[in-house]
Amino acid sequence: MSNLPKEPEFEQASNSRAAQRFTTLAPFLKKYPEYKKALEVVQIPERIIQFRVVWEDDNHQAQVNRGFRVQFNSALGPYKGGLRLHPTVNLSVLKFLGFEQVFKNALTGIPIGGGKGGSDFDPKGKSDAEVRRFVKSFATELSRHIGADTDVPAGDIGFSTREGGFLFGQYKALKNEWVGILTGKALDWGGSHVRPEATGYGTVYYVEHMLAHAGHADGFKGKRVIISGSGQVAQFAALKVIELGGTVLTFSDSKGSLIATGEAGFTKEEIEEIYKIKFARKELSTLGDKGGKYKFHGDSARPWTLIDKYDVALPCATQNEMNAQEADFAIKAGCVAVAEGSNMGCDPGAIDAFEKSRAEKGKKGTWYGPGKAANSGGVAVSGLEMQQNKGLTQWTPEVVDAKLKDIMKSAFQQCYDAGAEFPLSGSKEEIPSLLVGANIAGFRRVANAMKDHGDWF
Ligand SMILES: NC(=O)C1=CN([C@@H]2O[C@H](COP(=O)(O)OP(=O)(O)OC[C@H]3O[C@@H](n4cnc5c(N)ncnc54)[C@H](O)[C@@H]3O)[C@@H](O)[C@H]2O)C=CC1
Ligand SMILES: O=C(O)CCC(=O)C(=O)O
Repeated sequence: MSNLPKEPEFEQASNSRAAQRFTTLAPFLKKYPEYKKALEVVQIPERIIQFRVVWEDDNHQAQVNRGFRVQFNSALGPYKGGLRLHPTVNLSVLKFLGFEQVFKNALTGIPIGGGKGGSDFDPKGKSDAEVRRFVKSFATELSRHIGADTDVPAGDIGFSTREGGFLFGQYKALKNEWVGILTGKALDWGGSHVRPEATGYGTVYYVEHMLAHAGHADGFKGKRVIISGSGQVAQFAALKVIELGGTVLTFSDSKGSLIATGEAGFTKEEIEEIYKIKFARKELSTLGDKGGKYKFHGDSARPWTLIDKYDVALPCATQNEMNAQEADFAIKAGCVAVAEGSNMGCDPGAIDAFEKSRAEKGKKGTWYGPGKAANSGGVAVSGLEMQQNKGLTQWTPEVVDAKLKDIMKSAFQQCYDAGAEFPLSGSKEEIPSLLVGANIAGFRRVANAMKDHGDWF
């Protein structure tokens, strides 16, 4: 019996207590039982920093929030992972995100460890000045714990280049040094080309490999694609889908889903409008229905069951945004591939439904691409940004995009190959599960480095 407080999101990600879900690493641990000790050790973060953030609102009143940084694992390199600003942020959420980040970062092949941080501060409805004052106060404490070779944060929900600028400026003022302590910086002050695009683009590149293995050599051409979310990841995934010949039929936010009523789907220009709305911290519904071209489904409706026939589903908003019923609907709608742009976008019931469909129907089942591999393009380009900062250089967009494509290909191949070593139980064909593969490939690399460092024996 554990004496720890309940941490539902972290328990879901680590499977530490939900023994019945402890399935993905089980065949690997059966073959290599010595790694059981590594699994026990790796589940405990190396360090958790928790702090108070006091800031002044526009009415000159003091406001207070909680700030966090979970420095989960530094076996492969400095802690690396985003900062989330959202009222739902708590230690369980950040531990789950940090845990996933450790293995995701391992799959990129770049020497970076894993961490995550943020605050329960809600940027919605705040003025620019309030956000600036909050971030500067947050950065004042965080600056003691980060550094270019120690811990390098980036953005996540509610934290973009704009917020990063305030954090970077405060760090620079306090430490009197200009170093790469943050990624996702603007191009003029040390950022990398393709970093804002990288998570969305990378997810789509990953899905191209899934589609090719599922027998769709034409990739996204003519594919109907459902996307949730309307932030950075969703927008750039959508733009890449359109560029590759697919049609984007939906976006969403916490208030509901916006559906394109015609066959043409959203255009690039309309995605630009969505960018402006979200940058102004407004809701998606303010886009309007464009004379009947769109229909907004309110009451927090999610997009997965609002369209009868589609080929690809990309959860790009937040965790647990697709459940078993929605997954069954997607399978019946003919969905070939589901890939998580968001972290832990599918809940355990949804994953079971997809994996079962693969085990039963083989190649023709619905392929599931786990976030720790499918959305690893963002942190991968962050790693490339760190490399550019160290070399005082900036590569062209073409160079960065080519590297991103290679990294996503390698991430897919690692998942496929490790999955093939331990095929889905009950499958007629030898079907590699990308989830099993991602977990094994990421875990093995981190565990081996930890063993070298004497962290387990
Ligand atoms: N930004 C990055 O480079 C990376 C982000 N991710 C993940 O992608 C997801 C989206 O992140 P970003 O696009 O960067 O953030 P963002 O802040 O730009 O966008 C988040 C979107 O999710 C929506 N959203 C938030 N809570 C929601 C809810 N409960 N229901 C429906 N929609 C909701 C928001 O309205 C917004 O459209 C997150 O899960 C994040 O952890 C993963 C890898 C890297
Ligand atoms: O770019 C980074 O460092 C982190 C991106 C991130 O937060 C994620 O992969 O979930």
